[in-house]
Amino acid sequence: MEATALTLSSSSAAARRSPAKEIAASLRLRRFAVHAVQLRAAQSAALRALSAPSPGARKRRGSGLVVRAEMFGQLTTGLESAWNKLRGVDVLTKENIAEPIRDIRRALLEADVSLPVVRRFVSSISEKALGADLIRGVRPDQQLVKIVHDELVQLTGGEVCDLVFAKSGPTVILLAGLQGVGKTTICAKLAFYLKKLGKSCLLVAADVYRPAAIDQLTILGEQVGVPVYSEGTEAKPAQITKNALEEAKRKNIDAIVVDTAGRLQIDKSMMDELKEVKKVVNPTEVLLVVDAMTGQEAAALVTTFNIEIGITGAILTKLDGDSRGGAALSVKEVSGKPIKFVGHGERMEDLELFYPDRMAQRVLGMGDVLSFVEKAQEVVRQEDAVELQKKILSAKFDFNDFLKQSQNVAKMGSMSRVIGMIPGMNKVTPAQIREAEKKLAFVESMINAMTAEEREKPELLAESRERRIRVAEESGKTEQEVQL
Ligand SMILES: Nc1nc2c(ncn2[C@@H]2O[C@H](COP(=O)(O)OP(=O)(O)OP(=O)(O)O)[C@@H](O)[C@H]2O)c(=O)[nH]1
Repeated sequence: MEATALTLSSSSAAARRSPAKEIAASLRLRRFAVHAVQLRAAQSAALRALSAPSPGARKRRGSGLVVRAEMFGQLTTGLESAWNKLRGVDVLTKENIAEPIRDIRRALLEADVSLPVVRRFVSSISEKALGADLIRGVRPDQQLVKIVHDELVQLTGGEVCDLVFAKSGPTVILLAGLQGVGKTTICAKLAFYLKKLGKSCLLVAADVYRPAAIDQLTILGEQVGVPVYSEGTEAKPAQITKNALEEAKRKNIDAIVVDTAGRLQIDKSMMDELKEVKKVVNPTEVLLVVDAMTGQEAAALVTTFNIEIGITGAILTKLDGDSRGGAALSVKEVSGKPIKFVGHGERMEDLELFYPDRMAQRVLGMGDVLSFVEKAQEVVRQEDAVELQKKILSAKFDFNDFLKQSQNVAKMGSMSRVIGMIPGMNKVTPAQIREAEKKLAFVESMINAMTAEEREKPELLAESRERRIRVAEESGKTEQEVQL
């Protein structure tokens, strides 16, 4: 934004009196108006970008390989066809949302989201799309994107759900799950995660049926630099875990992570064994490890385990594979239990907390543009924009309008953040942004020192030296800086 000293006259009335300096001052205020319009145009460009296909989506269409590699890729593409059907539509109506809603429904079912979840989801977004709480100033297709985004976040639990730690003594994290879902790998990944939090940890080899599982845990433990407690294959899992907990207490270890045996499918002996371990060590967390590739089946498993043994959450593994997203979207809604972590690769660092909002953004493929729209929605009112445009065109843009516009922009965050969110504005240097912020604050402080009348009629300051001196004094500036 270009620098200027305070510009105190704008109207055609000022121009009619026609001293050369008043005309110059009028031109400077117009320049502010132009800046406001340019900023508005940049906002609109970002809003338009919302419904343009994301680079990721373009890539997906161009390459079958990328489709397979990118989680949620198919779902994202399916949803895009819903937004595209609303292009050129002025308002969302029962009639014009019917087809996009069908697309959304189909995309979710193809992603293997469970049918009752899809039904509830679709009914909720239809209701919201037609509801009164739509925010004006954003196009109908963009409104639908926002509604779907918010609903996805809701569906997957709303908030990130971190590990809970015991108030005293070692935290016990008991892992359960079917065979081959990635339990042993998750044990080591959790140990790695805990280490990063600065917590000491002990891994417990309680899968006594598969000797290779103990070896695997020992190797992974070495890899992450965490000790492994094992009693071989002869002892009972509940006894091993109890002894491991005693050892952790003796050594002041913060947490133990217990690897248990999996089965090909749910069976009574597995459940009994888990119940026994649970009874003996009273774990802080009982986490069910599920394979994301099993889609909605994962959600059903979480429900069953929760009913049978009582769990605190789920860990989804193999999200780097050809998962279609059904598990991630169904688990919380079906079972009532949150997804706490997701595993997305075989390396120890491929484990992260599950963030519903990040996942929703990833599904929609909209990234920062979506957050920009959210911010813009908060502050930009369509009527204000039209009103502003009219004022500028009729040369009645006064200091109140200027202040309102700059405050609207300020509500969206620091100028560097706002500029960073606008596509194509990345060439503005931090020094230029700092300079613009300084100059804006400079002008605002002078406007704040004006009376309501002076703000509306800048020519009053043009006519009166006393007024200029007062504004200069009250805003801590010199008369020179306030000069016309
Ligand atoms: N691509 C990918 N592979 C994974 C992930 N997590 C685990 N694996 C792999 O899945 C396979 C099975 O993992 P394990 O940790 O042995 O599974 P488990 O549940 O302990 O298996 P059982 O001990 O037989 O019950 C291994 O080859 C892991 O490397 C993941 O997030 N992504």
